[in-house]
Amino acid sequence: MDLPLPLSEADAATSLVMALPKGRILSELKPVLARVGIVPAADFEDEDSRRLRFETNHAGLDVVRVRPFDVATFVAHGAAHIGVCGADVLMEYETDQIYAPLDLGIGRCRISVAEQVATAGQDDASRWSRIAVATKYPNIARRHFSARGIQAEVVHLNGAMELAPSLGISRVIVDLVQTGSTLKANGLVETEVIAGVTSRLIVNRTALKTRPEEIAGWIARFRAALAAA
Ligand SMILES: Nc1ncnc2c1ncn2[C@@H]1O[C@H](COP(=O)(O)OP(=O)(O)OP(=O)(O)O)[C@@H](O)[C@H]1O
Ligand SMILES: O=P(O)(O)OC[C@H]1O[C@H](OP(=O)(O)OP(=O)(O)O)[C@H](O)[C@@H]1O
Repeated sequence: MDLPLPLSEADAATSLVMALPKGRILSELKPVLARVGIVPAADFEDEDSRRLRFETNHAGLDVVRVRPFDVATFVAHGAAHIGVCGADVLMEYETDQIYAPLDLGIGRCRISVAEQVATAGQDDASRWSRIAVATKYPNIARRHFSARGIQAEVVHLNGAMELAPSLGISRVIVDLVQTGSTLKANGLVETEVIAGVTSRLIVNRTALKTRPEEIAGWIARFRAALAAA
């Protein structure tokens, strides 16, 4: 596919910045980027490289490699014009500055509630008025329980929340589940699915207005790459 990427003279002065998440999404994203025709500078592949911003084979496009949650922050602030992040991050971040036009169908998992096998089903969850929840997703957890009339007392962890119930700091966790093996290995069971998760192409809303042709060009390229897959 060879869709045109119109670049006005004014736009050509500054490169468009695309924020990409380090970690597991990036490994699934690489074949998509290849189909889209984006080839970052060689040291982008080098895990030991300390560089964070890389030119690409397109003169008007640079990529930055950041933590998954920070993709949303960079794009919401307009520091990056376009990016890729999980729907979990968008649900947690809650901003109207980000437009998410395309589901890339990668990074597929779900965000769920889980608790210890030993306590699951022991009491009637519909009668809870408060619940201690360990999670990296405080907003998602509060919204989910609040919709059921339950106040979530959130213990904010950045990882290893599967430890929290057995160590006594929460009754339940809210976390991502894919195969379920992490839950199983830690004596937990999934009790509710909050939402399905895939990775999305995201765009800063202001950039959509100020650089419409370039942004639309990249969205069209990603869309065509997905259709051809
Ligand atoms: N088990 C999983 N299966 C599929 N996708 C996942 C899974 N876990 C996470 N993801 C997706 O990948 C994204 C990034 O997860 P990853 O584990 O690479 O980063 P992280 O370790 O959570 O980030 P950080 O380095 O900031 O702690 C998540 O936001 C989600 O969309
Ligand atoms: O259902 P599973 O296939 O076991 O996947 C779920 C695990 O994947 C994610 O962790 P990740 O591997 O990203 O580690 P981290 O949260 O410590 O970064 C998530 O936080 C779970 O722990």
